[in-house]
Amino acid sequence: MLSRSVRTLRTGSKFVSKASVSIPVVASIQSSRFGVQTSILTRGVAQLGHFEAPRHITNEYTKLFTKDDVKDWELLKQELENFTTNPQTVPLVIGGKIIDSGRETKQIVNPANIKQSLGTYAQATKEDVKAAIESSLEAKKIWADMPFADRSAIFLKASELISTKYRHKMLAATMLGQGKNVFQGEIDCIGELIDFFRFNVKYASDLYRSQPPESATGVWNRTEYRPLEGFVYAITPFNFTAIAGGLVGAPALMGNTVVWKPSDSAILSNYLLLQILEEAGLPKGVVNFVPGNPVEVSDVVLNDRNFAALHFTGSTKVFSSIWSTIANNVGKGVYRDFPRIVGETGGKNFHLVDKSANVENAAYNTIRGAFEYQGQKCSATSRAYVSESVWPEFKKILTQTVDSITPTNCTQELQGFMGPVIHEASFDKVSGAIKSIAEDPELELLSGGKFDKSVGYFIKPTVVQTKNIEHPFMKNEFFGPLLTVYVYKDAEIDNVLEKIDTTTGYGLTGAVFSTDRLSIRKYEERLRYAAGNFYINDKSTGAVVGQQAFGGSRLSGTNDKAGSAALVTRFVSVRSIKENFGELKGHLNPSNF
Ligand SMILES: NC(=O)c1ccc[n+]([C@@H]2O[C@H](COP(=O)([O-])OP(=O)(O)OC[C@H]3O[C@@H](n4cnc5c(N)ncnc54)[C@H](O)[C@@H]3O)[C@@H](O)[C@H]2O)c1
Ligand SMILES: N[C@@H](CCC=O)C(=O)O
Repeated sequence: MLSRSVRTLRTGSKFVSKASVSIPVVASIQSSRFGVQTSILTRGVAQLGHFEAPRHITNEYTKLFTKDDVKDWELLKQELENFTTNPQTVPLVIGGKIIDSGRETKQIVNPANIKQSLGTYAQATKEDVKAAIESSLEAKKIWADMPFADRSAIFLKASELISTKYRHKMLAATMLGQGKNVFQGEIDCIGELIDFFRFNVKYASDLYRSQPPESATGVWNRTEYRPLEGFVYAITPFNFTAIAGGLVGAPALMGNTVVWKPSDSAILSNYLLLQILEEAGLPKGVVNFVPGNPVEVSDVVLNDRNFAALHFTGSTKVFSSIWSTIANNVGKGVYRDFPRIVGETGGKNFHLVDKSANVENAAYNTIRGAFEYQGQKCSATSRAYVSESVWPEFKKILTQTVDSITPTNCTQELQGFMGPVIHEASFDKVSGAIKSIAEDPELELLSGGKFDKSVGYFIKPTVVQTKNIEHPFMKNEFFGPLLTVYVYKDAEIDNVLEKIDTTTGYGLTGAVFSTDRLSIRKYEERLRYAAGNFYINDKSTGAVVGQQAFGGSRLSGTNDKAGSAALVTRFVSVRSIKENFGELKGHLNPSNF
């Protein structure tokens, strides 16, 4: 009976396409009670088809910027020039309203050239944050009721805009504001950002299609994927424009509205991203942009009854402190719901290179894993365990190559391999660790060790060897271009596996390099919980949306896997609906004869 067409007539109710059911809906007629803001929907929302995500969703291509890509280099140079000659005034954006005066401002700094100001950005006051929450709640009234196809179309349109019209501008903003080279920019603010937007549409579409497998005769069971009640708070890191897009975009796609506190060190690209989303049709108030003092902004948000979820990426320390504030507030009955907490945090990611490894492959992957992105990837390789049998050859490639790398301003020396670290605090942390090497008898500097912040926050890629497998350098995240190596005796491999697993509290990424299948099997088993992303004969970095869902457990976060179907489920609250077409004629059951 359920294969028959169904005609629904619902007067006075909102029709919300939060879930597509597998039964063809011939007609849905309804009126709605939306207020002024929702006037576009006052004639009701018909569901006249079962819309699937476009079939062609696949990874965005990467422009390689080879020396033959003359036109792309030209366009990029123009955009870099535009930003450097036209300092930006980045406002707060609350309910679609631009607030760019009467607020304290801060400078947007180019980490490769700290005397160059790229503009200023406004700092939200507590009142602004309250207004952002109110706007989110107001916008939710239309956004949550907007059909999935329309919400999706906005993110697909934004993807297209980033891929074409804004590609070079987005690259320039990310390179200047976050110290990246063009290739790092392509992977981040173009490829991964677009992939998050497009693949989330596919994942959401698949989720909505997921309906109860059974309905008893005369009954229709349905599953509705409701947005969370209240608003979502997105706190985003500096190091990936894509991550900011994912943290804001995933909850919004699922019908939630968002208060977004961007990182102070990614303002240029993050504001451009918001502008692109608006151009793509994002209604006012769906995302409210409130840069500001993180503690003050969070204090207002986390004490609001309507706070429904945290979507965070950043350091373990900050995440832990926010978690404990939320837990405390749950205890005090501050919230309507138990807030969802989704957070991806730090890593201390390993490479294991065994005696059977292809040494050249292992060494070059280690260099890329440790020093691309200036080591400022949560997945960056920062500890390596290398067999004594292959160490001489491995060390030669590693040190000779690393010696040849000089970090540079990649917005001027456009072909540069490495840029600066992000800010003075990061520079001081990493350079402080490097300074300590000379006084530590358990450490030996093999390469690099130089740093200079007179022009930009430049740190030479640095390799240090330790004799202590549990040295703090094998344990703590520095989030910079610093790799520590421990050389092990082949007979010691079981102990090495044990130490890889237990030395640090993190569990984000790791890689093993071996050509021996039995050994690979053993590593995979023994290191099951040491990494949420485990690589075999590949570097510990570079997960691709739709290919390797990303995230780790232990101190590395909630492992909800950005870039996967699992993530979107965290921003919905499922409602089960049972409709009975039968009618009772009495209260007795057959056994009551
Ligand atoms: N696991 C992942 O997927 C992933 C990805 C990228 C970065 N990271 C991690 O992020 C860190 C680097 O990024 P970062 O320097 O931007 O991290 P961070 O923790 O310093 O800052 C992250 C965000 O939190 C905000 N913040 C800082 N203190 C706060 C507080 N007390 N309350 C509320 N918000 C606060 C910041 O302003 C920023 O927006 C590294 O630890 C890295 O491993 C993890
Ligand atoms: N997803 C990226 C990490 C981004 C975090 O900083 C990778 O796998 O390298």
